Amino acid sequence: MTDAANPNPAHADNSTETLIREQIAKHPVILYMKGTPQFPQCGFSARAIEALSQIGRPFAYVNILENPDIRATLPRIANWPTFPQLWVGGELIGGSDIVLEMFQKGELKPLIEQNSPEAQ
Ligand SMILES: N[C@@H](CCC(=O)N[C@@H](CS)C(=O)NCC(=O)O)C(=O)O
Repeated sequence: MTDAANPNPAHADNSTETLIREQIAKHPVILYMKGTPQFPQCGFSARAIEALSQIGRPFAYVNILENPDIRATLPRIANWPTFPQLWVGGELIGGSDIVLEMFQKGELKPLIEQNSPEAQ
């Protein structure tokens, strides 16, 4: 049976995986989150944004609420089931709990500073 709205699901999924891998390769610090940094739509995403904002370096984000294919595909390729997901230097750091723990231990700031250039 073929879904007429999605005639080649395997290809569609592969395209999304390619898109995600491009985003992660292009942006040294990228947060997959619910909502936007200005308007997070989940407490977990809000807490991750709070930590990143205090560090003050530029970062990219993807609002997974507006990208359902990424929401469906990223957990599989990341082997991480939930959002937010912070990726730094092409590697998954973790979700809100890990981001906050690293921030409180003083480990997140140097990691972000090593990977994200100064704001222009
Ligand atoms: N302990 C997790 C909590 C995150 C979490 O539970 N996120 C949920 C609710 S926002 C989620 O992403 N569920 C899957 C989904 O909504 O696609 C963390 O540290 O990030």
